[in-house]
Amino acid sequence: MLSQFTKVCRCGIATSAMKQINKVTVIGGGQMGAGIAQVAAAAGDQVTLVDVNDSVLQNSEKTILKSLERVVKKKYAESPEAGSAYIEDIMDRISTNTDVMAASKDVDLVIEAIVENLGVKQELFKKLDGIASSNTIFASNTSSLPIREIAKATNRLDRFGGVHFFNPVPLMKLVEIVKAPETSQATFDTLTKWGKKLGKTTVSCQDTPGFLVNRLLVPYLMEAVRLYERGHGSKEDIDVAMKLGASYPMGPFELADYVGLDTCKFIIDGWSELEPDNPLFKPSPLLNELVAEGKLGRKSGEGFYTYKK
Ligand SMILES: CC(=O)CC(=O)SCCNC(=O)CCNC(=O)[C@H](O)C(C)(C)COP(=O)(O)OP(=O)(O)OC[C@H]1O[C@@H](n2cnc3c(N)ncnc32)[C@H](O)[C@@H]1OP(=O)(O)O
Ligand SMILES: NC(=O)C1=CN([C@@H]2O[C@H](COP(=O)(O)OP(=O)(O)OC[C@H]3O[C@@H](n4cnc5c(N)ncnc54)[C@H](O)[C@@H]3O)[C@@H](O)[C@H]2O)C=CC1
Repeated sequence: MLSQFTKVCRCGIATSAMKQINKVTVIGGGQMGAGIAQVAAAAGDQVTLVDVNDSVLQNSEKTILKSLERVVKKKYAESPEAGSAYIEDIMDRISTNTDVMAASKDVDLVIEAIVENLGVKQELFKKLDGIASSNTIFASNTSSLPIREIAKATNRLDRFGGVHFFNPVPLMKLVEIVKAPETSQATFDTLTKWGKKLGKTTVSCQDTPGFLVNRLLVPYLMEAVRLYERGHGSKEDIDVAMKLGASYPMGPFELADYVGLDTCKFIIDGWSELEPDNPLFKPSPLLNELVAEGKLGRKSGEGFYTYKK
């Protein structure tokens, strides 16, 4: 646990050196939270996955199991028994809970992957700050919100950072580690070390909109939607063009559906509020319409395209 790494400086205030993360609470059992829980447990961490109700968590467990079965099919092609043991071992390290307070009391790290809404994230962390151990590091997986703004809801700005995973978490090799102005070097180093322990390559980011990847990726996705809205190409052709002409694994409409159209809308709406005159951040009427109709992409069964449930 963290406490063994805590030093006391001459003034008597506990300061932190780099710590080892072994016990993690992941809040939000959606696409990202389930993936983060999976890779943390696969790296040996004890993980509690939290969501608002049990049916969501049952779904998260099914998603994790399905993903592990895909991993095992390759990794243990020659030895199905070892594959089953591998899955069992990882699943044993994951528990679920709908009580966020009970699940966050005594852990090394609480990482949040709930809805991309500043107020909701602040409310969550404000509550958690009151009950979590002072040694617990808080992190957000936000795609687009300033880490500092989320952290401001707490009294632990030094022990708060961004850890931004990519979808699908088990396959994507990158994690962005975000150092907000008050994030301590020890917190940043601890989070970086944790990202590496999970088998990811980490890059260091400042607390700027979209960090590195999304600052480039989201304007590209939105530009594809605008191209389509202007009638300058069908979405199918734009997707094929980017896959075959630029070697992207998915076209922009496939990728927006994969990320979630609600998340894309939250991101672009937030940025356009910050910089209303920036043409890259202009909201899209078509995206707004799809989200209003509940067409959120793959996760809801329909977005730009329709998916079999
Ligand atoms: C919004 C944000 O804040 C940030 C973001 O995340 S932006 C989004 C970033 N993500 C991307 O850009 C993803 C782009 N897409 C891709 O890289 C690929 O399409 C993909 C990796 C998702 C799927 O790959 P694919 O070749 O199209 O599909 P598929 O054949 O199903 O899968 C390829 C392999 O990965 C495995 N796989 C796919 N999804 C998996 C999962 N969730 N878990 C485990 N394994 C998985 C499959 O089993 C398959 O393995 P084999 O090759 O051994 O059969
Ligand atoms: N979808 C993507 O490609 C990526 C998303 N992100 C970020 O990760 C976060 C989550 O995104 P997704 O997993 O895609 O969303 P999702 O919609 O799949 O899952 C969000 C989950 O959070 C739960 N939730 C909402 N409020 C909650 C609360 N107060 N307490 C507990 N659970 C709560 C919901 O029930 C839902 O299960 C967002 O901040 C998003 O911007 C980051 C990287 C990639």
